Amino acid sequence: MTDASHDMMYAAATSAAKSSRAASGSAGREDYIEAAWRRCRDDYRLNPEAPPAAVHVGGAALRQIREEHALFERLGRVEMHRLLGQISQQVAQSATASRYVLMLTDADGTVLDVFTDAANAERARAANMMPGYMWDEQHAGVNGPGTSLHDRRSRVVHREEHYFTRNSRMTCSAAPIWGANGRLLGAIDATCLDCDDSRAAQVPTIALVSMSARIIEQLHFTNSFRDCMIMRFHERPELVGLPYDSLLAVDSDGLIRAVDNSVPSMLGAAGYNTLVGRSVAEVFDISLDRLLEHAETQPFAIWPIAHGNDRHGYASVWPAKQTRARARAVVSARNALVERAPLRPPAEMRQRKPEPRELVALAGADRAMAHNVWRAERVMNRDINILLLGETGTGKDTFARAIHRASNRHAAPFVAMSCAAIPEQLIESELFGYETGAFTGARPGGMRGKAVAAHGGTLFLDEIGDMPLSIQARLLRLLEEKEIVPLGSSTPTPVDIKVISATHRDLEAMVARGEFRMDLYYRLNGLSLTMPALRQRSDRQDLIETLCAEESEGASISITPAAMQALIEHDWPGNIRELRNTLRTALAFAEAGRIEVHHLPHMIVRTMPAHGPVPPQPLAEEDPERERIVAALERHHWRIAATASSLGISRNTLYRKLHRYGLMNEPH
Ligand SMILES: Nc1ncnc2c1ncn2[C@@H]1O[C@H](COP(=O)(O)OP(=O)(O)OP(=O)(O)O)[C@@H](O)[C@H]1O
Repeated sequence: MTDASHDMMYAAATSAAKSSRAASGSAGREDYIEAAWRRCRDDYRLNPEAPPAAVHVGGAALRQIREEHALFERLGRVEMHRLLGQISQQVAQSATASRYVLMLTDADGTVLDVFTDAANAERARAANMMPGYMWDEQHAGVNGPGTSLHDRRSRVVHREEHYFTRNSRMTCSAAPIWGANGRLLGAIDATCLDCDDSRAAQVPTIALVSMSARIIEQLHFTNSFRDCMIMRFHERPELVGLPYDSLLAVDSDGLIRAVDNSVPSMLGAAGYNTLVGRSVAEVFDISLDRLLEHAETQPFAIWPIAHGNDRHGYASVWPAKQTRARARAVVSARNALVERAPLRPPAEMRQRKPEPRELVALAGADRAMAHNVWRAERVMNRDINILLLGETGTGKDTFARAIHRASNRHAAPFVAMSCAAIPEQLIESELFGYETGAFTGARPGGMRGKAVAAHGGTLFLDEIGDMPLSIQARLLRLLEEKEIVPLGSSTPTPVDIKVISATHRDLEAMVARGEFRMDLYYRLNGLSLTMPALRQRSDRQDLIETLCAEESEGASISITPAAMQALIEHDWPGNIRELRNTLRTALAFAEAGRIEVHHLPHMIVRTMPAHGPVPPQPLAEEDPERERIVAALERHHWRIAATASSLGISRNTLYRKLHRYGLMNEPH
């Protein structure tokens, strides 16, 4: 969203909030606080002076809840970054600016994510503003997110209006967030810890929070129905495409699959059920063919449309990924390109079969990797871009190549480009190509860019976080319109590519700092997969053995238990790449096909427990390995298989260690 449109929405939201306050007066505002207090006292039997202990849902449940809300949380986090910046600007003159903590909760009031400055983190933790804590009224009394979720409305809860005295220095501004077809997703809340300002001073904050809620709703909707056309509608043309319009997802048969929260009132419909499942032609005065034509030829253009009893408004339509129109466009684009340039891959490549097993093999026996493979397989043959995240050396490049080889694009080229390795001024010409004479020093005859070279196949943009801002808009156009305009040319060339990008950087934080375009981030991030660091993989021993076999090129090699333990316990900042290099070097020194501790680099041996890997005597209680094992046992409820796997050791090794550390008789 541009700054100008944001300012416009902000002004409208502020004036709406002010006029509703003027209309209801302070008595209206107190009504909802009064009602909430009554609920806490009479229904939930809470005592303001003696609050019950704060409730946390527990690690396993939190993980599951977060998994279920992954898209919501991801979108919420980006918006919270932006919102905190907005609030800071808004209240910059006031000392309270630096005291805000933002929370995203699910519909039950469970905190999914918290965002604040480092200076507030400790206080937020002390106030239980942490993922997993429950802020619904029943557990936390009257409070911003809890009361907002109960009332299904934006709510301010100012200082002593909180039910529990421990919260009486806070001021919360919270708004509910709605998903498709009337499903409540959760709430977003901005809490000022230690608020000195008046209640009236919260008007700008609640306006900003409500707007953020709406932005998350719209992003969630468009991300959830990528296989549908998204129709945007408002009675006023200047508001189509901004967070005030209403969204409908229309499938390729013209049926309304979903509507957002504002649609029923905007269309004067009785409810979601009266719209969902109906043909778009019954609700609006437009045929499916005409809608498809708009999507194909004029996406984003705004045109007048009639609905219901001669009511009028304005609409625009975003194309779906898989509409028939889109499919036609891609096929004709591909044909046009094939005619223009000899881009067909060599015959032997076309005959090659996809290699799904290679992708599966990368998971080894690690659950997180297996989940990555499972998710990648689900999207690899769809028009969904994939973003690979992870530390250096975790295998992003390897994974991208394996996806390509397993996909139905395997016969066409896989073209990789590292945005970090190419000087900034050359990235544009490398990617988009250029015509003869496009710039001084350009090759006669021009150059075909990487995007065209990848036609029909996969373009891998490594280190995408290093893509200069100045080129990001052109890349976005390539992704949206599937065509490129080489430098020095005015003729667009259609391309059919799947884009996989990768980075070790925190792209969301870069978006928040304005260093990476948000729209491009969402385009690239159709599905994001995080490669686990080597130290997090539960199959370290297997991986070590596999890499050792690969590096020894079939020769029979063994690793002594002490050397294996050192390899398993090292924390591998360079991940699989560092491990591979270490094994390669160790193999060069190994005698009689045995890798021993003294063949390993000093750094790795130094990180081994001082007592050595297999000490003969029971060890002291404070031994760090013992503590690590106890912590893992507790985390896995003393389940031996799960604990052993989380530590990257076999069950037998774990039993030996339990025995050695005198842990065999611990209570279950
Ligand atoms: N799952 C895996 N199993 C075995 N070896 C792997 C696996 N993934 C990666 N490797 C090996 O690890 C090394 C580093 O992999 P890769 O270059 O793909 O990492 P990367 O995350 O792209 O690194 P960078 O971020 O530095 O570009 C390579 O030698 C690769 O063969």
